[in-house]
Amino acid sequence: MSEEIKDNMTNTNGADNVDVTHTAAETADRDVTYYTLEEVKTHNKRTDAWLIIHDKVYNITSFLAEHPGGEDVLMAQAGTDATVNFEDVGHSKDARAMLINYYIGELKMDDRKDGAKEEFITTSGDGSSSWTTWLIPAIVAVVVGIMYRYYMQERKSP
Ligand code: HEM
Repeated sequence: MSEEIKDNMTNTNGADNVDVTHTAAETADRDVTYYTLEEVKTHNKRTDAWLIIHDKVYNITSFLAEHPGGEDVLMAQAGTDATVNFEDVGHSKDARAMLINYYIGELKMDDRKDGAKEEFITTSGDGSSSWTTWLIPAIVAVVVGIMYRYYMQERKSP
């Protein structure tokens, strides 16, 4: 079964660049439940249908009959990661805003695609490993060294 982890959603920052508006703000006070891909896969029936969009898990059972695009297209995605298909349709802002109604939790970090994991790691770090942190001081050191040598040569020459 899924495990419950209490936190304030900071660990979802990696996905915040996508246009799914309920990510941090509206879900901040909720206790976050993490689901494995294996568990989501088992919810693939008309009476019990879940899907994943941008690493978030939705229980769409009650929405199947209401979906303007039809029940069958949704059922074809039940139990899977529907991110690509959801985006391919070019859903409106209104459609995206509806997602919050069916949100039940997050896909476990281990089951996310590599890109999302990497982004999570990068954005949650403090950036101290960035190459700019050592390259700029190194360039300054080289320039100062050259200027010092030039200055000493000038002093020695008659
Ligand atoms: C919970 C998730 C979803 C919600 C809330 C949702 C909502 C909507 C809404 C409101 C529309 C009307 C058009 C719009 O406003 O964009 C729509 C259309 C549509 N949706 Fe979804 N949708 C969801 C998931 C999906 C998925 C996973 C697919 C998979 C392919 C899909 C396929 C379609 C199609 C084909 C249309 C018709 C587009 C058209 O007629 O131009 N939807 N959906």
